Amino acid sequence: MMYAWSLGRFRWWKRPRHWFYWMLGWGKAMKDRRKYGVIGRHISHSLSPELHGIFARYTRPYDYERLDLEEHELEGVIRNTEYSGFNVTSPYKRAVIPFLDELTPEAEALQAVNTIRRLSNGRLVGHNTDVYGFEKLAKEKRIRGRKVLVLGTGGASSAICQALRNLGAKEIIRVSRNRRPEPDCCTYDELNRHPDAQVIVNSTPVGMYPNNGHSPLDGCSVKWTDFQQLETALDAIYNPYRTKFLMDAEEAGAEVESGLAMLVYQGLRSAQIWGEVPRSGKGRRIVAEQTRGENGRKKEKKKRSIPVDLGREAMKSLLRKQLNITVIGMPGSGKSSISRQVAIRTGRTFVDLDREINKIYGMTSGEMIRQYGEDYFRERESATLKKYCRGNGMVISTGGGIVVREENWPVLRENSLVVYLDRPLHQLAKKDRPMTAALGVEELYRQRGWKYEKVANLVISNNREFGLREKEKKKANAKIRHQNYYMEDIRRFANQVKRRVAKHINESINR
Ligand SMILES: Nc1ncnc2c1ncn2[C@@H]1O[C@H](COP(=O)(O)OP(=O)(O)OP(=O)(O)O)[C@@H](O)[C@H]1O
Ligand SMILES: O=C(O)C1=C[C@@H](O)[C@@H](O)[C@H](O)C1
Ligand SMILES: [Mg+2]
Repeated sequence: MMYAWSLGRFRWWKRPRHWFYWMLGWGKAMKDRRKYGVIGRHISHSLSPELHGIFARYTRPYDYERLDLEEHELEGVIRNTEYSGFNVTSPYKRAVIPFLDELTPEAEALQAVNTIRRLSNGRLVGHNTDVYGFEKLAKEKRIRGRKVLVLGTGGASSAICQALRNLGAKEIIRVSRNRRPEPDCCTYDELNRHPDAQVIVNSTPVGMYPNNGHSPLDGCSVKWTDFQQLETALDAIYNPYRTKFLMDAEEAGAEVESGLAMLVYQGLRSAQIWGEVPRSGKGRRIVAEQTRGENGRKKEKKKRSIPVDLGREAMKSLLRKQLNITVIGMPGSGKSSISRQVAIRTGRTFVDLDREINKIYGMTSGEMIRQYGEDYFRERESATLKKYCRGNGMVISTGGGIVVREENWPVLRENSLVVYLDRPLHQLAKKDRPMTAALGVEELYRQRGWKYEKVANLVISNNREFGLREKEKKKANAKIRHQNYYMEDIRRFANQVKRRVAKHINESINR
């Protein structure tokens, strides 16, 4: 109604000239909107499109695509003038060089390009922003004067070694699968010669989505505990957020950091090179947002400045998007019902592992346990967990026994913020829960309680009774009202969970 009124006042049918200019402006805006892409092979793991989507929210809009290419397609895409620039990832950081007109001194020295800019005269310039990205990741870690092992000898490795030199590393040893002539290289079998390493960096793709759950040190004769002076382990992989490599290092007492910061800061520097994001310091662009005025009629312009550390803001946003929210807790503690509401409130996909098992194997968890025994069920439960937890940005409700097998713990944690829904034992739902029936709720908690606490990143108490309004119960239509209140309470609780999760993620980046 209001809309019709404002259009009526504008009398658009009497203003063809406005139409013409509006179309012209719209056309120009579309024409000016530049397009970029990330070039690589098998890059379903890449979060670059999401990352640049976040930058574009703060600056003027630009498009960004994932370009999964075969080697013979490289030249055609790079020469396509529709694209104003590219990011380049594995395995093409060296392969793109012959198609470029110029390299920056850094890219030339490393013989690796991860950013391409098309100048207005059509010339293609190759840059390397990975060095900057890794420097940002490792800046607050103790690198100066340390002995560092870098696993892998590919394109990412050379940028990482350069960054480590810039940060003052005392000695850098590169570790490769095959013997290499360079004196600063060794093979995985020769790692026992370097028990004094203080920092270990993974620059290989081993353990990257969708091949989660592997580490480049798997099957190696040397163990994490053999590195007696180990302080820090860093990974260039960011998907999953916590790789097996990092979780093993953490278990051995090292301080660890995922590759997310490297992705974000190399991407930020690329966007600055393309001119989409202003360089830090002076001249920050103020972004004008068109918003509807409070009365709904008047349009007003709200100004939003680009945050001082856009990289940090982007990391928070990306992590909120990337991580799954995986809910664990005792049988009947409300995992399924509450997780579903959290998924609705956060616009995420909801997965109930018990329901998925039911769909795949054609019987409920309870029926499977009763018919074939607990072990048979746990095998299938672990396989289903692995399948879903490697994805991104879902809400996953698990079965109460998911923590029983320790092999599930790293799977739960690798790409999820694990929330333990803690409900007092006397309030747990007990109907149709075979394990509760067999052992009794106290014994079950004695066996599992500490495991939930160990695996969880965040504990949230579900100790209220949803829907209970004592006064209302006395009234005639109490049942309907109770139902309404139940939904109201559960939605409110889901909102609380959503806020706690966002706060936890922000704090983990700010620390
Ligand atoms: N705070 C609460 N107040 C009232 N009822 C609740 C509350 N939390 C959960 N419930 C109820 O408890 C019952 C069990 O919940 P749900 O099935 O979501 O648990 P679960 O943890 O997924 O169980 P399982 O481990 O068997 O999958 C549901 O009927 C749910 O509505
Ligand atoms: O995963 C990605 O999208 C990327 C990873 C790194 O190789 C970066 O160097 C590249 O620019 C983008
Ligand atoms: Mg459930």
